[in-house]
Amino acid sequence: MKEIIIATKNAGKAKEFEHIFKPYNVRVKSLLDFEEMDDIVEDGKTFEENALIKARAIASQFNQMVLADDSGLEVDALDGRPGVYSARYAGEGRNDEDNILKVLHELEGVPTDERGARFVCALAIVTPQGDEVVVRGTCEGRILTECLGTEGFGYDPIFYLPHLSKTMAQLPKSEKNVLSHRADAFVKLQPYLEKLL
Ligand SMILES: O=P(O)(O)OP(=O)(O)OP(=O)(O)OC[C@H]1O[C@@H](n2cnc3c(O)ncnc32)[C@H](O)[C@@H]1O
Ligand SMILES: [Mg+2]
Repeated sequence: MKEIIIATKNAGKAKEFEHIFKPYNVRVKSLLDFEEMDDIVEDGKTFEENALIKARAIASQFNQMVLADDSGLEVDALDGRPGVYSARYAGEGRNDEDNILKVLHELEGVPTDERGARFVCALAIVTPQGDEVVVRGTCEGRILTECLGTEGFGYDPIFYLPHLSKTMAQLPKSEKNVLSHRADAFVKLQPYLEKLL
């Protein structure tokens, strides 16, 4: 069976990719399956740059196809922040809850119709032969004033999908995985993936 390594230490992402790859006959591993992987410095200016940095770093250590995901939240009223800094918005070593509280604090007093936001996901594939592909997916929504729901991870509890009247954290993973930024990016990756697998 073919194997793909997802260059992530994020358990939420790893789980979503396991689900997304179900229709493929591929064994999916993440960096959580390997002990003591060094942290990769994500110093790109865009999601695409960071996804490629992560995919190349891991591809150089394993002789296997690698997929990396760099994602985050862009809030219109915050000029697109936290953007590529989404994982460390409240500071290095802080958690999802701290990041959420910082966004909510910065949006205090901002009316509903000005709370537009989107999730962005760049997916990069790097193969041992040196093939590289990178694509971007997005998902539009709005930032609530408090958390709702317990599914998903990261900023999901404050990310509201007006057409569903639910937050991303109120969706079962089967639903999130067809409409999320990650799902949108994955659809764009599929033609390449089918050639490479
Ligand atoms: O770099 P890796 O090891 O993949 O893991 P990470 O958590 O650091 O991932 P990123 O650098 O891509 O940062 C992504 C940030 O955006 C958040 N995020 C990404 N996808 C999300 C999703 O589907 N729902 C909610 N938040 C998400 C996530 O919680 C992080 O704070
Ligand atoms: Mg990261």
